[in-house]
Amino acid sequence: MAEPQPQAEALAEPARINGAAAEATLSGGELAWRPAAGGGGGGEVQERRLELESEVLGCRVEGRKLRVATFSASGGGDGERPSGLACGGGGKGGGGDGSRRRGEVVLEMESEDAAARWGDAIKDRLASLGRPKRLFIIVNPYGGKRSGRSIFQNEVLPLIEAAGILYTMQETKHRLHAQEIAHSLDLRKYDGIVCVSGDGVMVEVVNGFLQREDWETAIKVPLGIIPAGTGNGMAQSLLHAAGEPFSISNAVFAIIRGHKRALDVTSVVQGKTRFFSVLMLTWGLVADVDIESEKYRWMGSARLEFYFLLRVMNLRRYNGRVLFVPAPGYEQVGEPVEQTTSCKQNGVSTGSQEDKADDRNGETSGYPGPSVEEADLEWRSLSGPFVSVWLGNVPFASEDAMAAPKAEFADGYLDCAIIRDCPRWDVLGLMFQMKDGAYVNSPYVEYFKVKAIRIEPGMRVGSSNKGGIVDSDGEVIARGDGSRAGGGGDAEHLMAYGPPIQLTVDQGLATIFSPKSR
Ligand SMILES: Nc1ncnc2c1ncn2[C@@H]1O[C@H](COP(=O)(O)OP(=O)(O)OP(=O)(O)O)[C@@H](O)[C@H]1O
Repeated sequence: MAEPQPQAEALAEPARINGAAAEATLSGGELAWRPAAGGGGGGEVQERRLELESEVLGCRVEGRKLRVATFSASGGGDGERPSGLACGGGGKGGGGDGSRRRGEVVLEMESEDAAARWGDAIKDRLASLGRPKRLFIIVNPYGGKRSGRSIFQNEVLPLIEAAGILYTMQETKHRLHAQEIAHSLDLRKYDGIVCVSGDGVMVEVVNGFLQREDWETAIKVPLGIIPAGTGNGMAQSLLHAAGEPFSISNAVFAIIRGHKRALDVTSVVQGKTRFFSVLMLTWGLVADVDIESEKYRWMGSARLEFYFLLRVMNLRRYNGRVLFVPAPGYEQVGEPVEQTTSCKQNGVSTGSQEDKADDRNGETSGYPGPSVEEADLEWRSLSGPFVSVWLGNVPFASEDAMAAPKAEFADGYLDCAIIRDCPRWDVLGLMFQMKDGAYVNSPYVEYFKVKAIRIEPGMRVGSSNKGGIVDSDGEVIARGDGSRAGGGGDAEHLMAYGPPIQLTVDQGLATIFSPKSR
């Protein structure tokens, strides 16, 4: 990210703050003021400094008044911070618990000209930081607790407006609407696409981008996520990685600051059906709990714990197999696989030419998915029965479940946490170690990284016709209950339960706004 231009002239002029005489300076990336020599005037003024990059939203000029909108650590009065407090470069801004709040500092300059000059200088410095100027904001009024609209109005808009960002907002009207928007939007008009939603809508945007003819440019448009869903795994992963507390305003401020990171995209393929995922895929216990507990929604968030307990009492194991290409360092996991069982021969393509024409909506343009040279890959396998197969692209699957603690945003690998044989009460114990990811240290969890993985989901142990659920980024993609599949039309699910489903990772294909690490 661009730093404030070194040649930017430093300013130092008299100003009044709270009616008291002060000396204000704008130097490099910092606005500061201290009591003027000799004092004078009504109130008192304390020495203060504000780092523009990490504490200032924007500013506006009203006559002789320069109004600086701040978003900084609590404890500093009206958004200002006493100069004695720590000022980490791009960090949290010095608050004990790291939480920030909005404030305003009003500097009354000696003339309107001076105020205008200072206003321009601050705006120039903020502009040089690479912050977005125009955003397209997609709001899902339906996700989570149906609060997307009020989150946008009350928590997003005030910050975006104070930062002087121009925006276009559109609410989603139905499922896959966000995908349609991302597919047809004139992306040249925007510096980023922000989703006020759960993870599902953001995944739709990624799929919409990758269905475009200009997918190569589209997928580089920065995505932003403001948590307003049930599953907010991406927002939590980004904030946690930067040492920031989970909050809507911290997520908004990360977008305003404009810092970005690359994000792996996983191509999920079955035969000629393909879609793209950025969060996770689960099969077995976790998917069963997530999806089947829907019928206990009236219980609120307790439904997950309740249904988990129910499932543990009556633990299901699924037959099947997973085949994978291990990441370096994990070559010893599982058993080697004969080349004759390569993916191609089992009917799954990894993106070879004849399959490149098809995707979720039967589009003929768009990203064909990664090409993988089968001959170069050393596949290994693990055989069932499985209690749970959990694949994560980022650490958090939801706000309070760290499914893949070692996952990195753009390492080019998926993290796998697999439970096979595990006594039922140990499964229960694992649940209590989910919040901080400690469950992966259990001897019952096989944790490793892969470049590609193929799941061959089988029937429940003891049943000849009951399969499980395969869930990707919160959507059921296959269900082993005989319901129909077919990749579009009126089919109930995108894919069939049983035939292999293959995931291949594209390293750092997408770009996402991300809080700056401390
Ligand atoms: N207006 C709408 N009516 C119905 N569904 C919608 C609407 N807008 C979006 N959706 C769908 O809502 C689903 C969930 O959206 P989102 O990602 O915001 O939340 P979530 O946390 O993943 O899920 P949820 O909160 O619904 O459990 C997506 O599949 C999306 O297509």
